[in-house]
Amino acid sequence: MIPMMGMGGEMWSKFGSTLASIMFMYAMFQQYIPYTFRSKFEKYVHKLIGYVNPNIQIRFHEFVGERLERSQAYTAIKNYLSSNSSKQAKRLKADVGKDSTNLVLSMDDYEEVPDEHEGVKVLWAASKSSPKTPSFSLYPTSSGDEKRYYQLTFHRKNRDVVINSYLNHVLEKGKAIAVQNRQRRLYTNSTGHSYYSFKKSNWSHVVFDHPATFQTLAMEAEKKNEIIDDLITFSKSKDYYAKVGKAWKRGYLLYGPPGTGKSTMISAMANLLNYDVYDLELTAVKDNTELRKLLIETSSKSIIVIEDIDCSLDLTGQRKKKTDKEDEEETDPVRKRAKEESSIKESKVTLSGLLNFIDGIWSACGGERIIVFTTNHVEQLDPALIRRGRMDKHIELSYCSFEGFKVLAKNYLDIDSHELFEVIQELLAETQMTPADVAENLMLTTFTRNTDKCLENLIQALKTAKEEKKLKAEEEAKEEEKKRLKAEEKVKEEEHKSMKTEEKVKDLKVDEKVKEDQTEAKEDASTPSSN
Ligand SMILES: Nc1ncnc2c1ncn2[C@@H]1O[C@H](COP(=O)(O)OP(=O)(O)OP(=O)(O)O)[C@@H](O)[C@H]1O
Repeated sequence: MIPMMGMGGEMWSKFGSTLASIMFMYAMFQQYIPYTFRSKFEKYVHKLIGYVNPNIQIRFHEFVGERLERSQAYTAIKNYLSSNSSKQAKRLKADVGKDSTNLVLSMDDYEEVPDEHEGVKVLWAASKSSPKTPSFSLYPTSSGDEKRYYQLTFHRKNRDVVINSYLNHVLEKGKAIAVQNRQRRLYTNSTGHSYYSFKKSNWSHVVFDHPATFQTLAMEAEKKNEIIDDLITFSKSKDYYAKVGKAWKRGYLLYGPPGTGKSTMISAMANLLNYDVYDLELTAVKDNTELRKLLIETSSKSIIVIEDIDCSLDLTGQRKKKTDKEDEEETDPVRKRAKEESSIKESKVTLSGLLNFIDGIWSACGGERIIVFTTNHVEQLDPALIRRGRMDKHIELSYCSFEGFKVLAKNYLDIDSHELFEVIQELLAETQMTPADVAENLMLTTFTRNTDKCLENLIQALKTAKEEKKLKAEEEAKEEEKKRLKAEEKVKEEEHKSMKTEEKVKDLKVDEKVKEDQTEAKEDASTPSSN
């Protein structure tokens, strides 16, 4: 044991002294050899290694260009590697996701993670380089001088696969993860307008955090699935749009009475596709140029919404004011003032400006976009505005069906069936109640603490609505009857009038005939007989 230990000790001491000599020589080399010579030496050593090393390395630096902007490739790689890193790397860095509270994990400096693509194995390493000319400072050097990069190593025989396929795969996946991780935004165009003039309209945003999904949307399953399919197909059709030479955008027209879920559907769309929402208030846009500017500022993967399009524009291109009567009825002084103010502003956004907004050349810039118009009065819209090709899909949102009700019952009361469902089904078929009103009755409140009470309330509301509908129908029938009688009277009057006129004409004709006969008789009497 002792000689063995002695041998081991001797070996270790030799190894230690060799290591110390190498380190000493390297320190001397760093300290006394001039930088230019050192860098040349390093270059040749690298070249030499290159001849014998079968591997290829690619570096992706964190900051690139003269202005040292953050490299998009670096960020995409970081995102791509985050899931691999969290499973395989031993040392991780945690970062707060952009604009959000979630943590993004990435591998720490000098960590390595392997990856595989189409059977090709690669190795990623996170590294950093210090400045080449050491700066002497009394203070600790700031980490800002260090340049971080990812280094990809792979065998030279796999060059084609890595360069032509793997890198694209990494960048696309990384970008998709970034979209997934980002906090979505709801933009609105607000103006800092003064009393007499418009100022520039700019986008401002808040975090978009609406919980609506297609699952919670009260609508027939078939219709819902059709819309979901349409949206997903659109979002995956980059290559198709490029192939047919069309801008990657799609227009949706949502129409139906108030409270049928048009706004809710927009939120569900945004949540499904993970898009931002731009809520465009046309009445706050000064003119067509500003409209264009706002559009250019929107990002890709976004839904641009113009709600109540019929109230924003009329066919001559002028913004519509609500009726004067509505203005008169406004009693709230603040809102009245706001309305007066808006009527001072001259509208200059025109229908053609809006059409350009939808299909102008610049509307194709910057990736996929969905444009949504909503209206309560589809029949009032200019056909040019909503023709297919501009508004590709027209979706009617209507009164609550039984299928829609079942979705709401599941959402609000967490039930799939109940003995009162049958009555509700019958009543829904006989009435026109919006999903908003149905939902209102299904809300658990301090007054309606349990499921039975909620459903009973809904039945009561439906019965009232049915009664109102009946009364309305009766009134309408009466009104119709009145109109019919009036029309009949008018016809009779007309007939009477025309009969009288005919009689008069007849009398006149008779008079004329009598006169003619009398004149003839006179003439006959005055003419001497030839005999
Ligand atoms: N189809 C629906 N599915 C689920 N909830 C709905 C539906 N329709 C309406 N609601 C409920 O009613 C509320 C109002 O609906 P929403 O604002 O989406 O209607 P709208 O059609 O956009 O109305 P408006 O034309 O007045 O803007 C929503 O917050 C939601 O709770």
